[in-house]
Amino acid sequence: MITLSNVKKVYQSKKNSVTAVNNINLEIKEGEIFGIIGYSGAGKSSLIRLLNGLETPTEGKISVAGHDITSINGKELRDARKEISMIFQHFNLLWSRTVRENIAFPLEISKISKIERDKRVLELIKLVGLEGREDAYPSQLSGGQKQRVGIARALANNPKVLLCDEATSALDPQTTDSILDLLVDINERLGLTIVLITHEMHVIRKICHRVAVMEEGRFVEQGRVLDVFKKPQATITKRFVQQVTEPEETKETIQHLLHQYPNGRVIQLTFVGESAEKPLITSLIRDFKIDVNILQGKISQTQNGSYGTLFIHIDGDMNEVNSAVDYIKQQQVEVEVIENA
Ligand SMILES: Nc1ncnc2c1ncn2[C@@H]1O[C@H](COP(=O)(O)OP(=O)(O)OP(=O)(O)O)[C@@H](O)[C@H]1O
Repeated sequence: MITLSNVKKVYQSKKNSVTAVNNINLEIKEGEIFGIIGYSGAGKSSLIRLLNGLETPTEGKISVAGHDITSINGKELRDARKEISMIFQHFNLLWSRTVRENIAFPLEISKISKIERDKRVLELIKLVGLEGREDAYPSQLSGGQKQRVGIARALANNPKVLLCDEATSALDPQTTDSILDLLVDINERLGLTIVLITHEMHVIRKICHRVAVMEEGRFVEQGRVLDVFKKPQATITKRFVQQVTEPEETKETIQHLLHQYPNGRVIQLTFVGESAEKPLITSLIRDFKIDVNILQGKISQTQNGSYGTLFIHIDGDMNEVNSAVDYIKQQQVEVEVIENA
């Protein structure tokens, strides 16, 4: 659905040049939700603007929904853009138009008849859950409702690709989750391909199938979300993964717990995919003569399966403790002994 080959974007000014996107290769399949994460200045906005032809690459080729974005212009590019829609952090709504009129706007531009327009607008209002708010103005809506209008408007012309530019960054956590749920719903119902850029790993964890991590214009890592969570390679990726798995205070808490449990072993278990659902702790207690205390843990859900960490304290005869650790290691669970007593 989307292919980028050796794409580079250099902004040239009289004084200097900035390479915002540097040799990016990417393939996104139809129906995928693909996330690009990076800190401010990594080049994410430049990359997403290249995807809908708002910027032209300095080098390389870009194909989106069967259109060679790099070689078309004029009417051909305008037609291609109907299939590549976008939603924004600050919604970009027309403030003097009602919800209904905002959603109808792209249909008017496409010269769709009034009867057809009204029918389509109704469908879209239902799809994004804005029934009853048709005649409200953007200023009368909450942030989440504004983004729902943005999404409905973006879907008006039945696009094949939806680009999301920090679409939830201006929203509170609960509203963020409801918008992310809506995007998954749309992806599943319409088979829409979604590309999103964000600086929040929570967004990636919750809805993306695959992710690319961007730093200084390059992709430093890409893969299935669960695989990236399991074994983040680059330092920046490890930092992003920690945003959602290990709260800042975890390490402090564990240090504190080590003092509280001077005997036995404190162990960090990392569960991925199916292993997260297995009743490991039950087996440990049942099959070994040991005491098991659960100290702290968190299991999160990604689109490819669950992921989590659990800190446990095992105490008892050291031979038995060691056998238990060996047993855990055979269970497709990553094991790290935090401290030997
Ligand atoms: N139109 C432009 N002209 C010159 N330099 C630009 C332009 N747009 C972006 N840049 C530069 O390109 C680099 C990447 O910026 P970009 O906005 O793509 O990153 P980003 O990851 O989206 O960050 P942010 O989330 O802060 O927008 C930055 O150094 C930025 O200053």
